[in-house]
Amino acid sequence: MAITELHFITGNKNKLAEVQAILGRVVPLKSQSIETVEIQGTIEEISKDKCTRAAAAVGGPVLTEDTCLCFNALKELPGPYIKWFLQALGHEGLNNLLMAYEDKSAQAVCTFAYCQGPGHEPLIFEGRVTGRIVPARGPTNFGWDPIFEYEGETYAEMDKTKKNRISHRALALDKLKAWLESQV
Ligand SMILES: O=c1nc[nH]c2c1ncn2[C@H]1C[C@H](O)[C@@H](COP(=O)(O)OP(=O)(O)OP(=O)(O)O)O1
Ligand SMILES: [Mg+2]
Repeated sequence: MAITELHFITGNKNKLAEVQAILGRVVPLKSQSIETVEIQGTIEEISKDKCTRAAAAVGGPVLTEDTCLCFNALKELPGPYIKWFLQALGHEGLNNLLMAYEDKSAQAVCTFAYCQGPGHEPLIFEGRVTGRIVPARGPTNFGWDPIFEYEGETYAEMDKTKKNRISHRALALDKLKAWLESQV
């Protein structure tokens, strides 16, 4: 059955703006901010659980998204816990975590989950970009954008249209779009 509207559940305005910019013309987006409990576990377990909770709260089909920032030297931590690490340590503290290591590489991972409604298993669409962690450069309005460098520019320094073309979120949405097209 064709999906004519997506109900995106997020509490993050910047995420919503990017998803709208990337997906806007493909499928209309309705959005709602619902605080869902976020469990610990693998990226896939966390994403599926978040989506299942959102579907239960809404009582219908939902799209959710979970973003991770994985430091390769730290065996992919902070990963899904990046929100709390960023809140506690800030950009400088996150850089300091890597002080003891030569390897500053990191992966930005975006995982969308789509659930048809309560009782249905969520589907997962993941996008991953490898970059490196650097001292903050650029505007500080969106999370860890100033410390994630990709091909010489931090996400924060990058033109918005460029970020939305190459980002972890864009790659994950490419997969979601392909799946949506296959549902027609
Ligand atoms: O492209 C991004 N560039 C920079 N920072 C980003 C990006 N995308 C998410 N972030 C931040 C927001 C939060 O500190 C953490 C992910 O946590 P995460 O749980 O997925 O997001 P959230 O709680 O803000 O919104 P939601 O209601 O959708 O769970 O990384
Ligand atoms: Mg969250």
